[in-house]
Amino acid sequence: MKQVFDVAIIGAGHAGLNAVKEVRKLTDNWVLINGGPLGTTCARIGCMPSKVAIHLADNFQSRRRFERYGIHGADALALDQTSALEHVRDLRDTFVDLVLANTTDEMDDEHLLEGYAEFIDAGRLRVGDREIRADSVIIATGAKSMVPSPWQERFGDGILTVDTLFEQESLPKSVAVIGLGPIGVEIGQAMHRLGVDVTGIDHGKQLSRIPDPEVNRAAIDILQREFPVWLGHESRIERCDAGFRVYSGERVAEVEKLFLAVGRHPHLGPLRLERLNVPLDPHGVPMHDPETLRIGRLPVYLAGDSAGGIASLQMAAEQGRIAGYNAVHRRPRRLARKTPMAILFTDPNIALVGQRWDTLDHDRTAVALQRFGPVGRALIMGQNRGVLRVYADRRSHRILGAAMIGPRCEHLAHLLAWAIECRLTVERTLEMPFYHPVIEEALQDALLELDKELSTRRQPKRFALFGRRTATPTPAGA
Ligand SMILES: Cc1cc2nc3c(=O)[nH]c(=O)nc-3n(C[C@H](O)[C@H](O)[C@H](O)COP(=O)(O)OP(=O)(O)OC[C@H]3O[C@@H](n4cnc5c(N)ncnc54)[C@H](O)[C@@H]3O)c2cc1C
Ligand SMILES: NC(=O)c1ccc[n+]([C@@H]2O[C@H](COP(=O)([O-])OP(=O)(O)OC[C@H]3O[C@@H](n4cnc5c(N)ncnc54)[C@H](O)[C@@H]3O)[C@@H](O)[C@H]2O)c1
Repeated sequence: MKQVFDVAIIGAGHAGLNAVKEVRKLTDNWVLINGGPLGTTCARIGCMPSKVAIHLADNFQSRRRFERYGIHGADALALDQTSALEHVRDLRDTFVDLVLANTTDEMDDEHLLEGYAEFIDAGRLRVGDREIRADSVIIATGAKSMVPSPWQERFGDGILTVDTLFEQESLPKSVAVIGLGPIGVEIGQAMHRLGVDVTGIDHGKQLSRIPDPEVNRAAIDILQREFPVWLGHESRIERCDAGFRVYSGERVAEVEKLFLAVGRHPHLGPLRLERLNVPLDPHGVPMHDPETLRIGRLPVYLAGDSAGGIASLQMAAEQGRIAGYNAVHRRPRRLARKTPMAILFTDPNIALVGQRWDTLDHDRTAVALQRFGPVGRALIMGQNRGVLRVYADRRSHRILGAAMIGPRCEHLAHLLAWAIECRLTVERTLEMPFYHPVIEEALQDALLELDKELSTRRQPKRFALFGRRTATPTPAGA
C-alpha cells in the first residue's frame, strides 16, 4: 500500500471533495481520508434533509389557509409522522447517493482511505495502524453539534440533535428547542408544523443573532404566533414524569425531549493538532491566513466548517477549491471577498445580506423600511407578514446591505447581494426591470423610499425653496 503522497486531504465533505478536484488537476498522487459515514454533512444531516422536512411541514401548514379560500375539510387532514420521516430519509438517501456517485464511488483504495486521521507531525499522519506521509495536508474535517457535557451526562437519553433527529421513527409529542440559531429556528418551526408541541429557548436576545432590531422584533413576533419563544435567560433542566422540565427565567415547560441546537464547533479534536506546534484560537482552531487558508508557514491548509468561520455550503466548497489549489501551487490563490449572505428557510424566510446593522456607520447610512403587509403579491399568496430593511450609503448612494423576514426573501436576498457585488447605487438599481405583481415590488418600494431620502438630503436648500414656491395650488385647467 502506498504511503507517500503529494497531498493528503482529511475529510470528504464539500470542502474536501472540492479540494480533491483542484489537486487532481496537477497530480494523481493524493489521498482522501475520511472518518465517519461518507456522503457529506450537507446531504446526510444538513442543508438537504432539513429543507425536505421544512418543505413538507410548510405544505401541511398551508391547510390553515384553506377555509379562507372556501376549501373545506382541512380539519380532516392528518399527518403520518412515520411516513413523513421516511420521506425525509428517502430523499436524504437520494442526495447522498448523488454525492457519492460523482465523487468517492469512483475512487480506488489508493485514493480513498476510510478512518480518522491524526497528525504525527506536519508531514505525517496516522490513520488506524497506517502511517501516511504527504508534502501538503488539507484539513477539511467539518463541525460537530455541541452538547454541553453536564447535559449529555445527565439527560443524554432525552437529547436529540440534527445528527439523530431524522433517524427517529416518529417525532416526540413535545420538545424544548434549546438554541435558536439557524438550526433551532428552521427545525423548531418545522417540528411545530409537523405536530410537535415546541417551546423555543435561547439565552441571547436575538433570534438567530439577527442584528437589525426591526427585523429581529418582527421575526420574534412572527414565530411567537406559532409557538412560545423564550429569549434572554439561561436554561435550567431537570427530569420529571413527562420527561424534562425546562426553566427559562420565570417560565417553565414540561417536555418529552430536548432538541439541542446550541452551535456546531470545528471537528478538530481527533487530529491531535498540538503536535503541529502552532498557535490555536480560543476555539482550538489553528491560526491561519483567512485568504490563503495556510496555517503559518506549514504546508497545511484549513477549509470548510473546520476553519471555524461562516458555516455555509458555498463557503466550504470555495475554501476547498482554494486550499486544494494552494496545496499544489507555489503562488497562492486568495479567497475572493464576496458579499456575505445568510438565508434561513423558515416561513417566511429570514435573510441578511451585505453589511450588518451592527457594523454600519449610522450617520452615513440611509435606511428604508418596507413592510410586506400591503405588498400585492404577498397578499395574494396569503403570506404578507414581514419587513424588509435596506441600507444605503448617503454619500455614494450605493446599497450597503439589507435584513429581512418575508415571503420568498431567498430571492430578494440574491438580487440585493448581486446589486451590492456590482456596487450599484439606489438610482441604478431602480433602473432595473421590475414586473408586476411580484414580491420584488417590495424591494422596488424600499429603493424608492431610499431614493427619496437620498435626493432630499442631497439638495436640501433648493428643494425647500422649490417646495415653498409650488405650495400654492395651480388653478385647475391652467
Ligand atoms: C442542519 C444543518 C442545516 C444546514 N443548512 C445549510 C443551508 O441551508 N445552507 C448552507 O449553505 N449551509 C447549511 N449548513 C451548513 C453546511 O452543511 C456546512 O457548512 C457544510 O456542509 C460543511 O462542509 P465541510 O466539507 O466543511 O464539512 P463536512 O461535510 O462535515 O465534512 C467533514 C468530513 O470530515 C470527516 N472527518 C472529521 N474528522 C475527521 C478526521 N480526524 N479524519 C478523517 N475524517 C474526518 C467527517 O466525518 C466528515 O465526513 C447546514 C448545516 C446543518 C448541520
Ligand atoms: N439556512 C442556513 O444557511 C443554515 C441552516 C442551519 C445551519 N446553518 C449553519 O450551521 C451552523 C450551526 O447552526 P446552529 O444554529 O447550531 O448554531 P449557531 O451558533 O448559529 O446558533 C446557536 C444558538 O444557540 C444559542 N445558545 C448557545 N448556547 C446556549 C445555551 N446554553 N442555552 C440557550 N441557547 C444557547 C446561541 O445564542 C445561538 O442563538 C451555523 O453556522 C449556521 O450558519 C445554516
